[in-house]
Amino acid sequence: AKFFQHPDDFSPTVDYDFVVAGGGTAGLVVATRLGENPKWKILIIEAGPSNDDVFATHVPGLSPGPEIDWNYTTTRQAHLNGRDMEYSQAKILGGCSSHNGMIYTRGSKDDWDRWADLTGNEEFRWDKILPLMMKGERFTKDIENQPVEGRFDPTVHGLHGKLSVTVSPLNVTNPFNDLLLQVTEDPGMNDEFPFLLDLNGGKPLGIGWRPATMTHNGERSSSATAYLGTTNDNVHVLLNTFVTRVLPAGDNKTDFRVVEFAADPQSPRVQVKARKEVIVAGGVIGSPQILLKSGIGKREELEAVGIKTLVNNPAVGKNFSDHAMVPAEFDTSLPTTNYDIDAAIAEWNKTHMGPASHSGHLNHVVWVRLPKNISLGAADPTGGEDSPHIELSLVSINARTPEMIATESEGTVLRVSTVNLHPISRGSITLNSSDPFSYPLIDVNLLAQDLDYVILREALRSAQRLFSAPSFESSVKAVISPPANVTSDDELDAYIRSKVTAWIHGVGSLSMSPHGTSHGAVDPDFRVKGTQGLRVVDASIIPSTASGHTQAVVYGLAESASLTIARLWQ
Ligand SMILES: Cc1cc2nc3c(=O)[nH]c(=O)nc-3n(C[C@H](O)[C@H](O)[C@H](O)COP(=O)(O)OP(=O)(O)OC[C@H]3O[C@@H](n4cnc5c(N)ncnc54)[C@H](O)[C@@H]3O)c2cc1C
Repeated sequence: AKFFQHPDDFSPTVDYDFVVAGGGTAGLVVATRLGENPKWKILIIEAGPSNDDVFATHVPGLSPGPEIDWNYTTTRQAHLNGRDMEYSQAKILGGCSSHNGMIYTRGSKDDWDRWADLTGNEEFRWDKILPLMMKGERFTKDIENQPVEGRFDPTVHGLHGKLSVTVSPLNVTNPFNDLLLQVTEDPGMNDEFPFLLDLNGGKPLGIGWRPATMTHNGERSSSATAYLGTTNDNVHVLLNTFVTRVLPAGDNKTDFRVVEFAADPQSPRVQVKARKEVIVAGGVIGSPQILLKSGIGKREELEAVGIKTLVNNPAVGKNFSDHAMVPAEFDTSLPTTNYDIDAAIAEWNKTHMGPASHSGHLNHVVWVRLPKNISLGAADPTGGEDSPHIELSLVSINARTPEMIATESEGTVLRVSTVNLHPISRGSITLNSSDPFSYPLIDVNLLAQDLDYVILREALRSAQRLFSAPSFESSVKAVISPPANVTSDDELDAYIRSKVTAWIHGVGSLSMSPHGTSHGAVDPDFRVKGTQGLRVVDASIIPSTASGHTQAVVYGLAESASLTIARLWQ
């Protein structure tokens, strides 16, 4: 690709066929795939800088910081005693794929089949999307060059695609990892915690090895490194540039083929026209923001902030949802997962090996479906019986901090995120100003529905069952939080309310719905309803959260969208 660092340096010598607003996870997949047609000229406009110069984006063990983040905060949450929370979103080439936790999970067959039903997009059926996800994937040996037998099912992975995916290395020595696998063979535990050979085969239930988007050379693989990095000079990237709006291209007020941008609020606004289409890929916050500021949204709400309505669509910015996460802590005698970060970086610099060369030191993911005897009091929120209600995400083992509730133990602390994978509460992205640079109001609206409490309560109870398994008898001694005396539904609910946060896997703010329906923002072909020349391709179009982490879902839908768009213009 050819890069421009700033709008002042941008002197286009070509007419662009496609302009992609947002060079994130999905945006770079679409731009790369469309750019495979050498006749098409693509321009990507990204608000953040290049990933190349940000060291932490390359090292799996490091977390890039606030300097490459939008650093959003949610509104005060109505059901969380008015508490607000941070809402991270990456502002860098590659988007969240350049800074995320790298876990690669595709969701379940049930999820994709349900999304096909809800959206009217038949390409989302599992049997169609799985081959596309495999096509995009370059599955490799782990960083120790060990064979992956027993940790992966090669039949559901692609070997020749772009995005490198590998599995946690064997030589991660914390004894926790072996104990967790032993649980799957403990008497009485197998129903809830069976061993799962591959987390990405479509039926994600049980304990399996964690896949990560990284190369076997110990480097992060992102849409920037794996996709954009393979493009030719027909793909141009304008960095450090904010898309302020999309605009009608001429007299037709619903033909949005013009993109307006600027470096910052003081700089002049510049426009570029796409010969074929504009593809908005600003992510679950950025994309509805761009549409709303362009006058595409609910008329009353736009007019209230002084924006002229060009397309009245009340669904824009609504239906936003995210996984709800509640932390749990256990008192354990196991060694910590901490390491000397300076020494680890020095080792990574020399060999790309050592503790900084992988993204976590607890090697597995745990997905649980609630037993049938648990009364949900509402319709099952999952897509079907082969999908989990909850994830128990194994975070770390750390030394105790002085503030921790005193117990007799001097042990370490096992931290687990207990997650409701299918919340039914819905929030919104709305505007409180017509200033294109002002942040939107982000209301994730956690715990608006009773069912979301039920699932989180059961998630905490499931974690307690897991760490009471015979295999953990001598190493996990007690719960720290929620404290052992917090057991009734009411007590657990109070704990949940005080601790819950969004897991930052947001979806749905520009939800896809079938042609001719008014409850969605985009049609099954990704076109913004009521417009021409304007599509959205990113996490915002997914109607509901996935049975797992979100990036593989976004890679899959972006591969699918690329084919749809290319076919229409071929
Ligand atoms: C901290 C964190 C950790 C995560 N960990 C994991 C994980 O381990 N596994 C997993 O599967 N998922 C994870 N996720 C979620 C996952 O990474 C995202 O759901 C997914 O990458 C979103 O892709 P996207 O294309 O929708 O948006 P993004 O990747 O966010 O891309 C949007 C891009 O658009 C740009 N943009 C936005 N507005 C504008 C504008 N007006 N002008 C120009 N550019 C703009 C942004 O800067 C960004 O680069 C994590 C997310 C976060 C925040």
